[in-house]
Amino acid sequence: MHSAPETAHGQTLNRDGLLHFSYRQIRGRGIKNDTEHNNKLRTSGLKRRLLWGVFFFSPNKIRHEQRGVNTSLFFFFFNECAIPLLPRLAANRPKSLLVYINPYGGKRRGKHIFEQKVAPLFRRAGISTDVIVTQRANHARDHLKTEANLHKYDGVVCVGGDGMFSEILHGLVTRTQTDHSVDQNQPDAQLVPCSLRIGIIPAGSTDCICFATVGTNDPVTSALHIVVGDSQPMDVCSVHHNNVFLKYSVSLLGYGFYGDVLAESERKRWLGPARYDLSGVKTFLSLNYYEGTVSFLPAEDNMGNPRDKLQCRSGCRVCQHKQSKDKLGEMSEEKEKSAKDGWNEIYGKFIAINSASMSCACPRSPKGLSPSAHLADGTTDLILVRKCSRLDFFRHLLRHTNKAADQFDHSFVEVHRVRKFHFQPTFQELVSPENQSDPPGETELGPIHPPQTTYYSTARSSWNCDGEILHHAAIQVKQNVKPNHVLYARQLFIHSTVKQDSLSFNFSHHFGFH
Ligand SMILES: Nc1ncnc2c1ncn2[C@@H]1O[C@H](COP(=O)(O)OP(=O)(O)OP(=O)(O)O)[C@@H](O)[C@H]1O
Repeated sequence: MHSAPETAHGQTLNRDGLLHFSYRQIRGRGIKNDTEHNNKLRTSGLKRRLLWGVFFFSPNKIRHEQRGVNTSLFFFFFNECAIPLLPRLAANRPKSLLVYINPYGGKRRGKHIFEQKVAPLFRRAGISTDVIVTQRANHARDHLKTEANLHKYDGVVCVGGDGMFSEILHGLVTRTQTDHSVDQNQPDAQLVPCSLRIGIIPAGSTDCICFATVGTNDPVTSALHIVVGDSQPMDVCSVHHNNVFLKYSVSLLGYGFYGDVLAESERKRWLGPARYDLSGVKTFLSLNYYEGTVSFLPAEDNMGNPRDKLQCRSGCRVCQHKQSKDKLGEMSEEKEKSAKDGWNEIYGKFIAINSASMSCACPRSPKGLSPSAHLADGTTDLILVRKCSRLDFFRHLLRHTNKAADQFDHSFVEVHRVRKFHFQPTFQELVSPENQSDPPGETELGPIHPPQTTYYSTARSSWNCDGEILHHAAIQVKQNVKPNHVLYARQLFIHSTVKQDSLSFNFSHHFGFH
């Protein structure tokens, strides 16, 4: 029988002349006691195979798996390509991870997803894990804040949805600031970037953060990004109310429509993911508007525009530009001070006030709320939807599902790329006697508002902060100058319509970010 010719390193060439690697060769099992030979194999061409294995087979091939096609081909390539890993990647790939599983997120399949799809990959890649299945809401956040021995780990993995991710983000960011004596209540405080990366294994209802950063909601794809140590820096917004820190946000801050949908959906949590559809319809039918003043500090011109066609993806030029600026220290305090004069103020009746720090894409809205928002440029896209007819608002919402249409192209919608913004509802919140002495807190950062009157509002919404409700309507939001935490993720924009030239799988970019 004709046998395939062998190369100098013992690989065989198949009929097409392409290199063919057998499982036995790569693992070195068929070549007993020949470590020199195995070392040669590891250093020759493995980089190419890894690129193939990770990027060619994810996420497109993984979608086949969801349709029930056998996954053996995928695992074959994982074995062949990702193990053994390249020396260059070895420095960045994690060896030890702390995993939090929310057993109640989404369809309550978090534990199953981790055990069946993710743990076997981690085992094969030689990654050790400490797994904590949460017992209550905020369990992961509190554990990270106080107890977790973070020195033991290379990263934290969140198995759950956006709410669970937000818990972990808060735990990690708060812990880092406490360790570095940074006062989070100071709106002007410079946050210290976290030293650990966060990996997201999607197991929630919407999994918007995972979709917007990786390009698909698939646990195996996310696990692979974690295994190879791929990373993506992200902006973190700080949200304050009168000099009191409320929350961090990395995706959507929405007052009005999206706040109301969330509040309604929380009351229907027993319905599972379907609660969002039902609450959306109900909120749309009752369509409220809210009066108030939005003031904002626009981003510099070179930060791009929310309406340009440039999408943020691997190697994004706008984000890179921003980071190199930070590294050079060009965003000096003087510039910040002079920027204070550039505040704009808009008073109006709004159906929705949204701030998108990333595209906020999800399977239902593949473009997201702000298709060209950037992941790590230190800005957020402020979208103001003024009072309009139900039909007009419906048209606007419909455009989120349509890839071609520009959802900002309506007379009642305006969008600004900003560094900071404040919202002051026209009807003030009731201020309790003990809070009356609170300093106003606005003078440092922006325009001074008239003295606050204290009476209840009849038309008052709440903020949807990355899927969590904020009960204060008046807030001050600041995008932090440095990208604040790093995800185990890389954008693989599969639904992109713009030129492919920036879709470079550049492994060195973002590595060694810290
Ligand atoms: N053991 C637990 N019991 C109850 N709630 C929990 C537990 N662990 C975490 N939580 C809370 O559950 C909430 C929702 O979790 P998660 O985000 O994972 O799912 P989801 O809301 O269905 O998905 P998404 O946020 O993507 O829509 C989070 O706010 C989290 O704080």
